[in-house]
Amino acid sequence: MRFKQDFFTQLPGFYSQVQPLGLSNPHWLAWSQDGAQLIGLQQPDDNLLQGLAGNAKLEGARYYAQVYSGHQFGGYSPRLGDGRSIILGEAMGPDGAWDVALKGAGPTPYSRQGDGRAVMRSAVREFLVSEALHHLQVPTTRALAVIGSDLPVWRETQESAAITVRLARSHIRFGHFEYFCHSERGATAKLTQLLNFTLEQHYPHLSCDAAGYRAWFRQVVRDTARLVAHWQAVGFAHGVMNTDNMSILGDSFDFGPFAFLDTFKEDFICNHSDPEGRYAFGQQPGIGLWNLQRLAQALTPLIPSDDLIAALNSYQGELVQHYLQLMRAKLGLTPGADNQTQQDETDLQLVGELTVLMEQNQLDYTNTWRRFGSLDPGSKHSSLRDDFTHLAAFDSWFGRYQARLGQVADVPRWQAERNRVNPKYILRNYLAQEAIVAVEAGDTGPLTVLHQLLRRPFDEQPEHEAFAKRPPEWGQGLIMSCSS
Ligand SMILES: Nc1ncnc2c1ncn2[C@@H]1O[C@H](COP(=O)(O)OP(=O)(O)OP(=O)(O)O)[C@@H](O)[C@H]1O
Ligand SMILES: [Mg+2]
Repeated sequence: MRFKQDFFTQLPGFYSQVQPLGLSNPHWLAWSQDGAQLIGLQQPDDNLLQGLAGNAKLEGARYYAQVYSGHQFGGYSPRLGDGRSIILGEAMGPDGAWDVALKGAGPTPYSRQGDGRAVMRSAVREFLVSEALHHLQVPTTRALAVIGSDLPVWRETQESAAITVRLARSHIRFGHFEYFCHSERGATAKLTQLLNFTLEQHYPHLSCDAAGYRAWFRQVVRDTARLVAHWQAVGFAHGVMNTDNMSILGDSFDFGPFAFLDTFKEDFICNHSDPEGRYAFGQQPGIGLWNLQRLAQALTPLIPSDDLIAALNSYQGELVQHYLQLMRAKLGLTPGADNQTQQDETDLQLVGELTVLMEQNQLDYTNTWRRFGSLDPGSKHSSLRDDFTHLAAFDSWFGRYQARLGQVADVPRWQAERNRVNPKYILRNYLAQEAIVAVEAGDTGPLTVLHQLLRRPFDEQPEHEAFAKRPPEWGQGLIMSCSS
């Protein structure tokens, strides 16, 4: 790995240097060749294993934990920081640099009561979902590997410690800005320094002045809106949308109790610690805006309020337009040339009615969409229709859909296009769970198979047909806790 150390050298005072404690008997549980390519690595080897486990120093690496704060479940926590994640620096790859972080590498000055560790099951879930979201074309942090160990850690019971090696275009979160606005008194100079660093590193087309700041915040709003639209389209519930888990670049970030929807349910809650459903699936668009408002507040020393408000006002439109674009592709609709507003409304209504029907008929979100890939759009009969129990309601919807769709000239091609946007395979919680149980029993085979499967979510993989099934009874509505 070849590191540059821009954050470390340019932003002293924004982190603490730390010493990883290391892991006993480290071993590879998972390895992503896609992740390796991003930072110019070839194969896993023992030096790398010991380095990433924190047992040996990696050449060129620094070891530091960043400071940030954040709004957690609506309340402000004035000082969080990397309590269990140690950053080694930015590793240079063929298409840019990636922060390398060891999540679960031991305590830091920000660990508070925590042990600085991550348990194997949460490390495996983070690894799998990072790679799965990427291959679904959703912006996300990536993963290089999971390293298992003999080290015992205590949660509800004794478990073993592991590290996810995370790759991120940046680890800067909304919470970084909140920290230097609210928690460090009189830190406007630092806030400016942080913003200028962010611009220079990630928005080189923007200047570090009032116009650049304004354009930048507009882009953060846009990227966040598009990210949340994508989550809604693919049926992904993040579970802990605290502002310290919001990447400034609009990448999916920090995976704990997340879930992909099985049966569609608008108010689905995946987080055991969220009984009121603040972060329920259907709440995500509103929470995205709420989080941006907290970020805007932290930026008031640098950007005029009117500019911040104007940017925030663009959130809903950006989100709806992106969502509409993704959902039209799923349905096979193309936007017409005239009366856009009217057509947007009609199409949104078609999408909304279909998801209501899915909920009423208790249908699987992913599998229902996948049916469009074998649909003859000119016929009234289909395997899609066969899934529904409320047939009259479905027929009424389908008639309006057919009218809107019009004549499809090349049906096989239209179907193939649907299969390129409606995935067959997603990371269902029960699949992750099965892989984790196998790892606990000493077998990483199922984890490797699942990882490879999720690299091609849109392809038919007949040998893995079973992975596209709805969960068995034990795996329905699995709710994860935050304890990880
Ligand atoms: N086991 C732990 N030991 C020490 N600190 C922890 C532990 N678990 C969580 N924290 C800290 O609690 C805060 C909130 O945790 P959260 O679960 O959002 O983040 P995380 O999953 O640990 O890390 P990241 O956001 O980097 O993916 C963070 O400051 C985090 O570092
Ligand atoms: Mg976090």
